Amino acid sequence: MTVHDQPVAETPDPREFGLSVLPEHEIPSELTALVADVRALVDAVAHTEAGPEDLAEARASVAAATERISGTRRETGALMEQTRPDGTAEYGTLTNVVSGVTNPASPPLQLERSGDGLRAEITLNGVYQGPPGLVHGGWIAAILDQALGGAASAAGMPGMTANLDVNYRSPTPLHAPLEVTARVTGTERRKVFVSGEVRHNGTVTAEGTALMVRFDASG
Ligand SMILES: CCCCCCCCCC(=O)SCCNC(=O)CCNC(=O)[C@H](O)C(C)(C)COP(=O)(O)OP(=O)(O)OC[C@H]1O[C@@H](n2cnc3c(N)ncnc32)[C@H](O)[C@@H]1OP(=O)(O)O
Repeated sequence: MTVHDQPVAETPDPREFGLSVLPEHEIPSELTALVADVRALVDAVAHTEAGPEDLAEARASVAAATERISGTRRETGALMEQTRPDGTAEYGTLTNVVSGVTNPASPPLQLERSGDGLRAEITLNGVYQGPPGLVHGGWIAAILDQALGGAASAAGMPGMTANLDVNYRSPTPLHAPLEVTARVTGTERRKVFVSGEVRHNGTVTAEGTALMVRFDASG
């Protein structure tokens, strides 16, 4: 069976698997604003040349902020529910390290439906650096993994990555707009074959293929 004759099912509701789900509109705007500020903080810390006095003062402020918000914690595996323009629901891990909206460690990659799959535009700062001035190859793989897994999920076939193959075709620059694309290319029983690319100025800098194995709904 190929993707062309595979009926596109609605994404299964994770609540049926006992997972905790938070609708996007219940995430306080103060939290998303804080996440953006912390991303800026991480970039500032990574690159600062401030003197000892300023560093010590900043450290005390960060410790106070950490203390202030550490009283209660959301459970680790919580999912976020978003409503697509067509009214159907889609789910993502709230603190996913690539796309999680409440995770300051995520860039974040925001994938949208486009053509036969998903597309995102993203600019990565020096926090994601590998070679000087370039994006770390592990992060490129992570971005492709997320896009490929997301494409399978968006086609109604969420699952786990069994195999990921990445080819780095040309250096991927920091501080420059990148385009990420991904789509399902075929299916076979629980196996979902996906492919995707990272481009800069229209040139492919990395391409990936993956085998996603759909969650087994029978068990
Ligand atoms: C909510 C939406 C979010 C979407 C975005 C998520 C993006 C992020 C994706 C990830 O990062 S996932 C995390 C990294 N991956 C893992 O941790 C997976 C670890 N491995 C496993 O859990 C299991 O090995 C796996 C679920 C992949 C498969 O185990 P199963 O017991 O469910 O499957 P099974 O062994 O019955 O294999 C099913 C089919 O897949 C094939 N298969 C399984 N692993 C394979 C492999 N590694 N290579 C090739 N084929 C493989 C297997 O041969 C068989 O093919 P056939 O149908 O032809 O018989």
